[in-house]
Amino acid sequence: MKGAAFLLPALFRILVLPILIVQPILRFLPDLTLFRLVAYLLSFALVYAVRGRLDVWSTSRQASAQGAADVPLVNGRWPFNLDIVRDWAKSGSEDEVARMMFLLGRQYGSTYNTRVIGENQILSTDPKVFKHALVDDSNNFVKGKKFKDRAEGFLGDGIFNSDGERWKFHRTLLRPFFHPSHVSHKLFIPFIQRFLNNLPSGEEACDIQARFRQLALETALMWMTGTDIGDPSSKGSAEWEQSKNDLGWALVEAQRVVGRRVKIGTVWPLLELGYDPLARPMQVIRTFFAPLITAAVSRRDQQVQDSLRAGDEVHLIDRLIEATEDMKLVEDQLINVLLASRDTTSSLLTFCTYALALYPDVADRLRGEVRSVVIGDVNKGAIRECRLCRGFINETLRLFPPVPLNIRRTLRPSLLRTSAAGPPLFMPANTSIILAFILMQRDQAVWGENALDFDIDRWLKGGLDIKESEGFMSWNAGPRMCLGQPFALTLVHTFLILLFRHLDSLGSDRGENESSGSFQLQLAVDAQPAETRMPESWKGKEGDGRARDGRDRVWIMGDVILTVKGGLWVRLAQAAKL
Ligand code: HEM
Repeated sequence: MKGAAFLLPALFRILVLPILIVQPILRFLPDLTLFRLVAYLLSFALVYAVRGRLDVWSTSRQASAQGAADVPLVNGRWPFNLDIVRDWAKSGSEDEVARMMFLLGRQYGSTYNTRVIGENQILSTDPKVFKHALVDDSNNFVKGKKFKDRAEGFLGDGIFNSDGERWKFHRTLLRPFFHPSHVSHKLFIPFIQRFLNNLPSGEEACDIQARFRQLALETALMWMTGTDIGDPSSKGSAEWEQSKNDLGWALVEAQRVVGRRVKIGTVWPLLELGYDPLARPMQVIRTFFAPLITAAVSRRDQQVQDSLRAGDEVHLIDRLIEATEDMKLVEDQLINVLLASRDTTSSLLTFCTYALALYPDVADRLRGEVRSVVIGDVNKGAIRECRLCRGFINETLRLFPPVPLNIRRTLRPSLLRTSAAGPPLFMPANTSIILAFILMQRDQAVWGENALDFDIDRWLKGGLDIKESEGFMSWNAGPRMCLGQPFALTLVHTFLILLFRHLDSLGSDRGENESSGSFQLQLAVDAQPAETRMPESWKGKEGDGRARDGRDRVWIMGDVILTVKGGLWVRLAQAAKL
């Protein structure tokens, strides 16, 4: 049975252990069914409470033996902190989660233990704790067997789903291919151009977030496999064409299933008895990749060697086929890299567009830079010279990190060094920690008083390549830092350059004159589905962590990836001149 390794011991602890404990006491009670039933039910609560107390006591003892302090324990309003579980489950919105963590943080400091239903759950917004977990003690802070168990049907044995030696093997296999020399802006230009040409202009609004998902899928697949899924002239079998159309859905669905298993916890297999919700999405994904893998195998050796000699582009799939005979491994790696790239890149493009629309003065500065620096064809040197654009991308990543939270689990106990004075905090073995990148990167203690302001100049003063120890971890940090950074940065830089050129060309096509301004990206909140508009009450300065204290204009959500609820609706329209 799926998930049995964790489910069966948990069922024993929950259902069988209380009976064993209550049995000797029952002997002294009258032989009434009702009595027995009540005693049995009470024994659940008793066993739970006693185990919880013992656990807290033994953790405290271990902490003081090592000269450390306990991680502050949240005292919820309901028994077993059930109100915290309820709030987590209810808060589908990033702003709600942020608000909840912000309020807890104000009460308990930057690292605290929500300990829900007897299980330690540590949350942190402290960059020193992040560095400890991701860099200094990274071998001890792993993804863990529980996550692997829940994600295996989707991610198999890929880089995202492995730890230790197996992860090292994957990382060594993939790393060379992610080198900047294998990522060229030339690959992206036709896709971005096609994307821009299809955008409406003038009064018509569009959901650009949905379009970015497709752009991110197309560019990732071209880089990985050399296939252009947006090209109507490249046709496969009817089955393959169907899988191509359903691929976006299948990725979202598979992620949703794994996300739900993570939220439900150990008992997830009980909710999937008799059916496998991953079967359909995985069938789509496998049907899509199968002919691409077969084609890569048949051109193995000869073509890759020829291409390398000729200096042509080689795709990730060819490298993988060259490196291993194990086709399941090739498929797993392709799925993992596609997952890693699609939603993150589309999230960054979405929030860059949002920031351009929200801050037209910043957009004007970037546009000026592109006009003066990128003369003629786009090239790597010019991209490097666009320092304002780089500061802008960094600032977008800081305030709107595509991966808002990261989770790790300890193998052994660890002493967390924190930013506060005093002893380290004791983190027990087999305990999860949520690293809230999004809150840390908006924290005034880390980024100063104007932490919530969108200020690209902080990057020009502070250095564009600010390191993770300084409070910027949108790419993760340490040995598991994102491999796809050169890919995503090249794509977004190229997009910004081509976008400004496109806006300029729209202006010249329509003959900009004195009474009308140039074409700009504008937020089209009026086009947004009504139920997904940001609540009016968030617009004021509330100081509770939501909507960046009233600075935002859209409803930001983040289950696994940061997105805009209901899509990001924009217009490419002329700004009225004052
Ligand atoms: C804005 C875009 C992106 C952001 C913000 C981002 C962020 C991240 C983060 C936070 C992680 C760590 C995840 C974890 O620990 O569970 C990660 C890992 C990874 N990313 Fe990205 N990513 C982006 C784009 C990409 C792209 C485009 C690719 C591939 C083309 C990619 C490939 C990977 C891979 C392979 C890993 C796993 C590294 C490992 O476990 O050793 N990423 N990324």
